[in-house]
Order: sequence, then C-alpha cells, then structure tokens
Amino acid sequence: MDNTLQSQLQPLREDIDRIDQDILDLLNRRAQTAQAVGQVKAAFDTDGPVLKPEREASLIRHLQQLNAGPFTEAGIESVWREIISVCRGLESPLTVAYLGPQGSFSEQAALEQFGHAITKLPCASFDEVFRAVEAGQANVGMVPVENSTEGAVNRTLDLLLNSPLKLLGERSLSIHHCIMTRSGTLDGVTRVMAHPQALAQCQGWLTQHYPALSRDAASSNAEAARLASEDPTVAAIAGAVAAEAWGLKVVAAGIQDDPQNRTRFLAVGAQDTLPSGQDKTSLILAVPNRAGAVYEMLGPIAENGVSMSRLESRPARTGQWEYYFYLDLLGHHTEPAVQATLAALKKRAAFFKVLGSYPVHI
Ligand SMILES: O=C(O)C(=O)C[C@]1(C(=O)O)C=C[C@@H](O)C=C1
Repeated sequence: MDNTLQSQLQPLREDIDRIDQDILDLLNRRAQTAQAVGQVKAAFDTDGPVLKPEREASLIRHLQQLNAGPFTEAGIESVWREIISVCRGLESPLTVAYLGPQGSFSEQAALEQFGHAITKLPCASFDEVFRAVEAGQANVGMVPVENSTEGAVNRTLDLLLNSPLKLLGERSLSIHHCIMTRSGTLDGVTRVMAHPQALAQCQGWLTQHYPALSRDAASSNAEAARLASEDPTVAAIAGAVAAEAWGLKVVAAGIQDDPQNRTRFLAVGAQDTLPSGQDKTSLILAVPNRAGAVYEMLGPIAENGVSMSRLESRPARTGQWEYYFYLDLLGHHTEPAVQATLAALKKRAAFFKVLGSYPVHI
C-alpha cells in the first residue's frame, strides 16, 4: 500500500474539489432564486427595501438548529451572512454608513452584520451617519451604542432620541485594542491618540506602561491611525484591522483594561422590521420628576411578564434633574405581551418613543 503523505491527501482533495463544485452550483442556484425574489419585490412593492433583517436572522438561526456538525454554529453565521450579502447585492446594492475612516470597529461591525458585498460609506461622525441614512444616501447605518467597560455611547443615544430612523439590527463585537506606530516602537513618540472611549478603555494600561505620553482625542480610532500614519510622534490606539489599513506596526496588542471588552452596535434605517421569532424592542421614555415615578414606570413590564434586557438614563437637559430612559424589552412590538406593555407605558410616560423591534443577536 502506498503510504506517502501525497498519496493519502490526493483522494481527499479530489473529494473536496467535487464538493466545492456542488457548493458552487448550489450557490448559483441560490443567487438566481434571490434575483427572482428581487424581481417579485420590485413588481409588488415599488419602493420597498430589499433588505429583510427578520428573514436573514430566522434563516440563519434555522440552519444553526438543523446543523449536525462538525461545521460550527459561528461558521454557519459568518458563511451565510456572506452568502446572503452576495445574493442581496444581486437584488439591489446595500449602502451602509458608519464612523470611518477605513479600518474602524464600526466598519468591522457593518461587515459582520451585512457581509462584504455592500457599498461602504465611511462618515466623519455619528451625526453624519444618521444624516446620510436620513437623506437616503445610505440604506442603513451602523453605530456603537454601549461598551462593556465604558457604558453608553451618549452621542448615539442623543441622536436616536431625535432621529426618525428605526432600529433594524444589533451586533456585539469583541474589542481588542492595539497601540500602533509607523516604526513599531514608541521611540520618539510623544502622544497617543484615539477616540475618547478607547482611551478610557485602555487608561489602566497607559498609566502603567506609558504615563508620560499625552492622551489626545481623535474623532475615531481609525482616524487616529490615519494621523499616526502621517506623524511619527503619534501613536494610535485602534483595532488590528486599522493597523493594516493605515500601514502601521502594532507595538502591543490586547491593551484594553478588560480582556472581555465588547461593544454593542445598532443598525438604523428607515424601514420597519417584521418579527424574526427572537426579537428585541427598544424605546425611550420620560417620567414625571416625582417620587416613585420610575418604580411605577417599570410596573407594566413585570405585570405583562416581559423581560427587560437594558435600562439606561440620559439627562433631559431641562436643568430639572429630568431624564430620558432607554429600555430594551425582549419580544417584538407586535407580540401581545409587548404590545400591552407598550400601551401601558405610553399612558404613564411624559415622553414615549419606540425606536423599533429587531432580531436579537446572541
Ligand atoms: O428573502 C428575501 O426577501 C430575499 O431577498 C433573499 C435574501 C437571501 O439571500 O436569503 C436576501 C436579502 C434579504 O435581506 C433577505 C433574504
């Protein structure tokens, strides 16, 4: 028997070649079917969006349930996000706005959520992301809303309060920060730049290792990387993707104070999202400034057996110690228990705004 490595590998690789050809045929059948879906949508729903977040989420969850392995559940999600991305792109291109420039964590979140077959629209600020979607220059926007170390991203909360856009998805990303420079060392570096959130997430490490470096805010980590690529006295804190995007060398990786550091991103758009089977509803409330008001506000949530996964407050800027409360409830706003809860909350609240229902991302 021929026992060389090559002779054993060859038939297995021939198997893989045949399987790949089958997959390719199936992918093309899927792509043609998606094009047919696109034509039906165009015929019935002249201006309706091609993107159906509820269908994408339920289809991926269903495949994960069917999966017998050894292909992993995470693998199913990332592979099908890309398959759907290409199919969706054949129906109609999806433009996604996010805080740039190239290499930002927002870009990574956008690519993980919508796949690589999108048109990217990197913006200079969160405000610009909202403006781009509101003006129809982008179909959706992807913005960070909370970080596990630093808490809420306040600008996003304020924009959600005033924007007509709705939430259509969420995604949580592991955030591993690196410190990077042109040379790969900190020789000659006098200051470190990053988004204030990232500087805060790495403050312990910076104080311990480089207390003398001045810490300067940039509009985004990727922007700090871009600046560091032009100035050898600047180090940037950003993700490894940004180092590659801007030709920088990583001096130290994983410098965030919490190794489990995560950021949750929200997708915003002009469309409503139907139930996917596992959804969240986000809303903003204000209650009168009197004793017991917050306790009473939460009553209908418990009475209807609805779970609250998040409660955040923001000053209402009235100078009266009044607050907006940002709530995430489990369930779609069309589910009876959530519907009853929202109706009761609306009756009690001085301000009430549903931001939208969207598929839960685990
Ligand atoms: O089912 C649809 O509505 C489609 O357009 C197909 C498809 C897919 O590729 O599965 C593509 C885009 C939508 O966001 C959802 C699903």
